[in-house]
Amino acid sequence: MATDTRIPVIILTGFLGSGKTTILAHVMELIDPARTEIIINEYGSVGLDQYLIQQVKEETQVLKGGCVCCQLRSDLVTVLQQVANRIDSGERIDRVIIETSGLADPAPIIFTIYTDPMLQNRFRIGGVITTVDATTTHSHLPPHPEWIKQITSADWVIITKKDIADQHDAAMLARQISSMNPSAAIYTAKNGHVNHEKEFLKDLLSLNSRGNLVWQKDLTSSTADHHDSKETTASLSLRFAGTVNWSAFSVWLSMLLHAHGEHILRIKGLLDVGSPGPIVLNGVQHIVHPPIHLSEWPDEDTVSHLVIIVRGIDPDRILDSLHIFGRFIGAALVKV
Ligand SMILES: Nc1nc2c(ncn2[C@@H]2O[C@H](COP(=O)(O)OP(=O)(O)OP(=O)(O)O)[C@@H](O)[C@H]2O)c(=O)[nH]1
Repeated sequence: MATDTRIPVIILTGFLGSGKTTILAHVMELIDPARTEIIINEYGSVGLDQYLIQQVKEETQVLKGGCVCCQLRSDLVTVLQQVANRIDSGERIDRVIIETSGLADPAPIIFTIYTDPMLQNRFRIGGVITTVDATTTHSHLPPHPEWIKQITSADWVIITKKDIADQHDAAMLARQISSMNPSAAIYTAKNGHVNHEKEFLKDLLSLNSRGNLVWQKDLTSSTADHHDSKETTASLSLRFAGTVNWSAFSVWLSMLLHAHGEHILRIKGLLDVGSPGPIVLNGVQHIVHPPIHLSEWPDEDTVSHLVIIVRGIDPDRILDSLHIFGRFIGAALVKV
């Protein structure tokens, strides 16, 4: 039997804030980063995930301001074509990992790779990994449509944040996932580390994709825009000129989440609080993860930036509340 020499593309998906970047950073520590091409897709117009990956791999491709499964699909084709050209010029690339935005449907990405005349000869699907957050899942009933698509497309599901989740909820979630997608292998992660890590990596990097039947069936019907939630999703990208008063900002954030928590799907940002390095802020629905203080800024852009993704609420309401709080927060707000 002839060996398939096409480069495997692994799709890493999962709802907003479910832990994709965290898992990717750990996986990159365990595999050869130089031979792994990473493409990160961010829904917001400001990309932040690459800063976290930078510690394990300096060069990553970032596609921002939409999803690679619809608005940015042609950009994905261009980036993969460039990867193929680099391989033709002698560069050794063993695999591509695409971290999708949290609102992506993996099926159209698979469809693109298998139907684009150039890509189909150079790349194959190595599998779909879906991260599912054990701490927030029960809070979105009925579930977000993207969440269902991501789970049913998966070859591997990683239930994340088991270290801080209610264990009963996590066990119920595992049963729910198995009934939604019986062919997926289910792993869990604590503090961003996958359990049975060696087995997981061996499976992930094996030459053959696990070949999930659900996404193969979906390939024929995946060209339409997938954002079919009844409520509008919007992304706000903000910058603050000057130093942010962290205490006042935290009060504003707590009040915001208290009032509109279920509409705030994701908040992340780098904030200048007057120290040499920024604070990395990470909020997922009503939960704000412990902020991390970096010792220095990841690049020359040292202005605070914040991305807020909302569903079912007018983003101007958030802007209004920020303006009201502005004089306490200290820094001037600039909408990108
Ligand atoms: N305690 C705990 N926190 C986690 C775990 N995995 C991720 N987190 C935290 O959850 C937050 C979001 O994680 P990310 O890896 O940025 O999630 P993401 O899916 O890449 O987010 P988006 O790209 O915005 O969709 C961060 O504050 C992480 O530190 C875990 O297993 N345990």
